[in-house]
Amino acid sequence: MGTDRLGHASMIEVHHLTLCYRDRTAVHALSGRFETGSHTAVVGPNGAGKSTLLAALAGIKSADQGHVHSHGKLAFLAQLSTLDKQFPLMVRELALAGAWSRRGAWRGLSKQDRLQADAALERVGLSDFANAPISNLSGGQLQRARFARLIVEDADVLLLDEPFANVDSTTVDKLLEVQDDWHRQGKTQITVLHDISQVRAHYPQTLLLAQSAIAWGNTADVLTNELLAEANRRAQHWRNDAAWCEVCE
Ligand SMILES: Nc1ncnc2c1ncn2[C@@H]1O[C@H](COP(=O)(O)OP(=O)(O)OP(=O)(O)O)[C@@H](O)[C@H]1O
Repeated sequence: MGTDRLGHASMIEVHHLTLCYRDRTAVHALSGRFETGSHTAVVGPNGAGKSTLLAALAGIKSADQGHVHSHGKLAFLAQLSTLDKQFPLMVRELALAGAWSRRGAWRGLSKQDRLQADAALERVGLSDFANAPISNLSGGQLQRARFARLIVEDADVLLLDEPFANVDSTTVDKLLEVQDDWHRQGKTQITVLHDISQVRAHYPQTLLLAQSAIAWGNTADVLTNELLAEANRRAQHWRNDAAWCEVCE
């Protein structure tokens, strides 16, 4: 098992992982490893099981068969659409929530935590909004604030579900820079994405998923026209033929 620059192992391994919703197969018999410091995009057609896989890696959804082993502290960024913007919270408090996650809610916040939250808001270009309620933010600004929270949380493994959906290109560029920082720091990142050209440009590893792995490895080897077409063929098959996995039946 590899370690990061500080000697920490922060990898996730899945072994024969199958995930179901009643009789519907979402992920079938997936095996492989997200190595320490890897920066992996998870791509595939709609309904391929990407969000379900991330939920299982985050420990939110349990395995119907097989297992997930993780090492290191995890942080999970759910899709933006799952967040209630009307929740009464200031932008700085949202960033500071990363310190609660890191240290536990029973410990008080320190001056250092507040400085880190302000530095994180500056990193994502949101300093001017620190004292605004999150309900005042646009979708892209809210995503910047959620990244600030992740910066403060400082987890070893980051799981991000479609972080750039409905986010403009300026914000995407800023958040990709933050992901590059995390990559340089040796964090392990697993990101669900739809934009194949973005994946080719920024993510060294890719898991191409269509219920099971079509391919998993270096992005250039995985994102070939042939393998992408195979993923789409697989999607056509499961749309015609709902349940086929013996575990989920
Ligand atoms: N809560 C749920 N209850 C029942 N079925 C679900 C649930 N969530 C997802 N599914 C089903 O599981 C399969 C995988 O869904 P999932 O959301 O993981 O796919 P995805 O690859 O993330 O798709 P997309 O690209 O459209 O976001 C789909 O067939 C979907 O209909």
